[in-house]
Amino acid sequence: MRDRTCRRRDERVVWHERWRSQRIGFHRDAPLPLLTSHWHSLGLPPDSRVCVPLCGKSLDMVWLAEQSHRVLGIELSDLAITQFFDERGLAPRIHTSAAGTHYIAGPWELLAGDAFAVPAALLADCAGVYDRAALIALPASMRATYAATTWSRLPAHCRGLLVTLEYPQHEKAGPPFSVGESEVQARFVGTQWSVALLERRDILAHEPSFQAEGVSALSTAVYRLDRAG
Ligand SMILES: C[S@@+](CC[C@H](N)C(=O)[O-])C[C@H]1O[C@@H](n2cnc3c(N)ncnc32)[C@H](O)[C@@H]1O
Repeated sequence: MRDRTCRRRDERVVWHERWRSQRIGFHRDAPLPLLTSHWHSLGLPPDSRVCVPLCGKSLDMVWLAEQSHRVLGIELSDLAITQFFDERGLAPRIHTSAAGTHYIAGPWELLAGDAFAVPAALLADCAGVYDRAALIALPASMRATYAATTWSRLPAHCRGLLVTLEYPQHEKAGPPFSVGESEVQARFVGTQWSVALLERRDILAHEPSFQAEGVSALSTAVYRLDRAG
């Protein structure tokens, strides 16, 4: 238990340091095509709230707001959140709670805090969830904790998309980590989520950094997850 707590603390230090030095190669300057092509199949009502765990300053949150959603992002780094609002020319209202510091402007509420510790009450009105580069950002032991905490606290009938990467893990050290379909099933089925693979794409040709590290195969997959009532 102590080892696991220390590991989580170490991981948090690494992410803060990455934001401080702007080593944020995971950040994309456009919404993810797998999001824009599959989101509407979830059939969520326009004004519904969508949880984006480990959100960084992702432009996917801008796209979700453009679809008339309210967005609850959860992110360790205040710096990431400040950059998100600065880049939109917004001055968020700020307050603190036991969960962390809340930054709120327009359709976005971004919580600077630990997603693993987010209380169920804060997630209670989230009808949707979107995970890109969150599950796969975590080492295996933390992925189990993430599924058993953040995802388990989302309410009944919540539904969303989970985007993963798959590659031979021995060819490269994560993050991002390879998470195959059997692991997705193992993490979520049995914790009241049903899982359906929507699409898998070969993306090696578009990822020169993986090629440069000698990775021989790389796919991305998108799953629909539905929480039982
Ligand atoms: C790989 S990045 C992905 C960010 C975003 N999802 C995207 O697609 O650009 C992972 C993010 O998770 C944040 N993070 C890591 N552990 C976290 C935790 N326990 N709670 C909240 N955020 C966390 C990091 O600071 C980092 O911004």
